Amino acid sequence: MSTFETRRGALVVVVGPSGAGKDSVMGFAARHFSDCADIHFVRRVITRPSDAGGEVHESVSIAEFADMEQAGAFAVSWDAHGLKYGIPEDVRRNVESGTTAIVNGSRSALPAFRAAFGDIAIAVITAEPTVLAKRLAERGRESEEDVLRRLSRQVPDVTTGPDVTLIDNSGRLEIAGRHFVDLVEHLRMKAAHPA
Ligand SMILES: Nc1ncnc2c1ncn2[C@@H]1O[C@H](COP(=O)(O)OP(=O)(O)O)[C@@H](O)[C@H]1O
Ligand SMILES: O=P(O)(O)OC[C@H]1O[C@H](OP(=O)(O)OP(=O)(O)O)[C@H](O)[C@@H]1O
Repeated sequence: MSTFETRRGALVVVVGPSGAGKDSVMGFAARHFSDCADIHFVRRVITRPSDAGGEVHESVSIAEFADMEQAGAFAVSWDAHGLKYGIPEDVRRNVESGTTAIVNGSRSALPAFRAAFGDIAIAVITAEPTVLAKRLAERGRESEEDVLRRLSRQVPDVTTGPDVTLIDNSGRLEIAGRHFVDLVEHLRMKAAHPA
């Protein structure tokens, strides 16, 4: 490999039902990797108010989102829960130049992630159904009606496949968080030392 070539990094797409702890597990890992310049936690563009609580995102109006989409600002975008979500296009360049990027994705949008990024790693965060309902009620970001809609959302089963890692977050956050950190460290090493 010449001095001017860089190795491709990796894209880790975190998915799972509402309330499973995607943002919390990613937050745990972001604290763990806070000193690592080659690991990037992606800030999504969402048509959700910035003061809604939870995930830190770039909040835009529906019209702004449409303009950005039209201008090719997103590597991947999708609709869910009456909202629009976008992954900035520069994530693709960063992964191509060696970054390990971590995004909160969508089970339905996985084919679009594969089309945009090629090889990806999928982390499926899960939790027992009763735990999901309790956590969403306690999180308090959505109305009770919206929480029920989220819990009954029908999505493709993505829990198997060679690129899938299942992480159970029914217990303490530190357990699932550590599992996710180990996965990211493994992918980062693999990207740096391909077979
Ligand atoms: N292991 C855990 N134990 C207790 N509460 C948790 C755990 N993981 C997440 N939570 C809480 O559950 C709620 C939903 O978590 P969140 O990370 O927002 O899930 P998601 O992003 O998958 O919807 C939040 O209030 C969060 O603080
Ligand atoms: O196709 P699905 O896998 O069901 O995912 C649909 C959307 O739900 C989640 O959004 P959001 O973070 O707004 O909600 P959550 O925190 O309640 O999961 C997830 O990040 C996706 O954007």
